[in-house]
Amino acid sequence: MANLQSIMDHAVAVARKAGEVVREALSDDRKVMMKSSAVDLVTQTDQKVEQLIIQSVKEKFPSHRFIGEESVAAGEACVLTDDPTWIIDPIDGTTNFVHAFPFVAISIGFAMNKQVEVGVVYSCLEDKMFTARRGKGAFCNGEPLAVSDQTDIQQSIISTEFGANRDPEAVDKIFCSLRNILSLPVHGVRGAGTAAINMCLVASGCVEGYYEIGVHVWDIAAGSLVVSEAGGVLMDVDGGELDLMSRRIIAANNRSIAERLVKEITPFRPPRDDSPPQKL
Ligand SMILES: O=P(O)(O)O[C@H]1[C@H](O)[C@@H](O)[C@H](O)[C@@H](O)[C@@H]1O
Ligand SMILES: [Mg+2]
Ligand SMILES: [Mg+2]
Repeated sequence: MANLQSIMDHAVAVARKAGEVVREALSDDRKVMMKSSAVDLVTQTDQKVEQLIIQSVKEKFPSHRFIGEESVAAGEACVLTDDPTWIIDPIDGTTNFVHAFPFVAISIGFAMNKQVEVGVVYSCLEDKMFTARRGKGAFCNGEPLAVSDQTDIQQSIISTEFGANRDPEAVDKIFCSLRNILSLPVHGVRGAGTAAINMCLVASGCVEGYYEIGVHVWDIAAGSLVVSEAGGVLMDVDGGELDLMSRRIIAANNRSIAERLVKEITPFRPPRDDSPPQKL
């Protein structure tokens, strides 16, 4: 049986170390490479930070498994089993990092029996360490977090992202949802450029709801626990149960805001994270 406190301590320590690497790299030349498309970016720092985290976890927890964004990009399987699994996004907000736009996170989730038990999101340029353990609350730099108590979507801020999908049909649906939500009207629509930080903003009570279609399990694993432990709710964009592998999420302060978002979102289904790789 894994000791969840030692896992949390290790995740926090390694996230802090990773944050130092990211901050130092901001003053260097950042060589940008492309992954699935011209707007899906990766840098050597993403790869270096993922290796740093995986190596450090392997030394302490040799039997644990990993799902890491850059390892999956390099061809590793993206499968969530019942085994203890670390779900890592070494830099959430790579586009922000490339442009020195100041919201960049290291996101580390730890799951057992397919349930996230520990979530750590380190917003490393703000030096904010968000932590959550199932059943034990959510914190930022040690201070307890609580979602907003707003139930009226017209009095709310909603955050979302456009993601890296430029397929015209998907873009039309993304804009249709955005138009519906803006016109409710809501007080505002925001986007930090990182799914993990958007979710921590919900957990912190300054954003009522966040939704996105196109995210990956490493973007949302840690943040989802931070939101639920701060009192928020998680669901699929069609109102069903959140499926971490489905690449669709609503994270909101309460059910009434989440369900209102469901009514306004035009859903679509990107290929699942755990779908077999496409043959060319
Ligand atoms: O920066 P990465 O880790 O690639 O994650 C981003 C994701 O790729 C985008 O699709 C989302 O819109 C962002 O919110 C993610 O954080
Ligand atoms: Mg990410
Ligand atoms: Mg990333």
